[in-house]
Amino acid sequence: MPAETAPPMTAPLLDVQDLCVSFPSRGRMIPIVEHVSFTLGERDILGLVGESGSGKSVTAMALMGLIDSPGVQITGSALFRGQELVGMPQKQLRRLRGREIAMIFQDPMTAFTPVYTIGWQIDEQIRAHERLSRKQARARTVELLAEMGVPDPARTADRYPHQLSGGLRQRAMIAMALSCNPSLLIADEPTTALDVTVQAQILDLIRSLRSTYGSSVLLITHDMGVVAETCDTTLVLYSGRVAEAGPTEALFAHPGHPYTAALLASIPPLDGPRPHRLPAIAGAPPSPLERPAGCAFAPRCTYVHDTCLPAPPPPLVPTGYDPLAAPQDDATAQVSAAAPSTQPVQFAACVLPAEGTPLPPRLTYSELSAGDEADATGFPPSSFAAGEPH
Ligand SMILES: Nc1ncnc2c1ncn2[C@@H]1O[C@H](COP(=O)(O)OP(=O)(O)OP(=O)(O)O)[C@@H](O)[C@H]1O
Repeated sequence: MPAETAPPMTAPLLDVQDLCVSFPSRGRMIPIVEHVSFTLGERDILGLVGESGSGKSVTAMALMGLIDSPGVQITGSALFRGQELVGMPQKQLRRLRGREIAMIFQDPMTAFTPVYTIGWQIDEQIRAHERLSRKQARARTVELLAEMGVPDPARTADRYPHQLSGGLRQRAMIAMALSCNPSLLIADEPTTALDVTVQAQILDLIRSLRSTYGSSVLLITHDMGVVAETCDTTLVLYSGRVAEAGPTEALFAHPGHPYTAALLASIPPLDGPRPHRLPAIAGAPPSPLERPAGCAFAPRCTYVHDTCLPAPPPPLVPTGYDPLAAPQDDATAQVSAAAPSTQPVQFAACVLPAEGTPLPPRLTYSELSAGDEADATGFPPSSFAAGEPH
């Protein structure tokens, strides 16, 4: 069901400000996600990228109201089309989920029940939100599967989840998520378990959703390559905090945070000779229990200096950056005529020194306030220590 061309919007679809999520542990609250802010425009694809444990899924689950751990504390604001999601009663959230906001996961088996055919499950999802007969719902299911590129959709609908390949199951899950035409699709590592060819097909499919369904996508991934191919805007999370955010093209061309630069350095080059070893970031992120007061990346950072330590630096949000003017694909160009920014983005803090500029003096490990998990022998000679390609 292709979406009609929507009128230009003046407000973002999702406006997240100062989102914090803490879990209780041993008598105190442990901050897992701290002061995360971002906006997602209509038909925009935003990549939430970061290492394992950086808080990507907790951020998404908090937005969806799906964290049911006892004692969890969620503060801040998340306005979805003007409706506050933080603190919204579950009954109201349930109504939004599946109708306006849908989520897909790395493992489609978590979305499907193994004992029913995928067609039956998608039919039921459609019928939960629309007054349709079984026959009408099945016709819609088959149409959706076909739109998701599932071959022989009528027959595939009669199959059980375990009878489909991983790629087909992923397509079926996306079909189920889109069955109610959600405005926002949250995709949590949707391609991690797939081989590269199928991964590319699923990313193509996700990219096409905004033109065919008018959906915006919050794409969670640890893979900068996936972000580069798919997302208009990128938000880099490190240890539960925003390290850097901005239009993908500008952020890749001019990373402002040493962590972003290090992540980019670890992507294998697309052309030219492949290096024997790719740079890897030495050390590990701090445990949420021992997060330093200052920049959490400081113990692993080549450019660390004294101003990084006393308090967290402000997240790198580009000044003057308008998320609604993010570059979009051809189909949405008619909605937003904004041209992609080719200008380097100016960040508020922690800008990598320009080429040729002397680096600030680097501190030794013993001068840092935390970093138990970093190399105890001292700060590594270079935080981009050599590692095996991955
Ligand atoms: N219910 C919970 N109670 C306590 N801690 C939790 C809970 N859920 C997640 N965490 C912690 O929050 C941190 C971030 O987890 P999260 O799943 O968001 O990471 P992630 O960035 O999505 O990583 P991955 O890519 O591995 O999924 C982890 O340290 C995790 O142990």
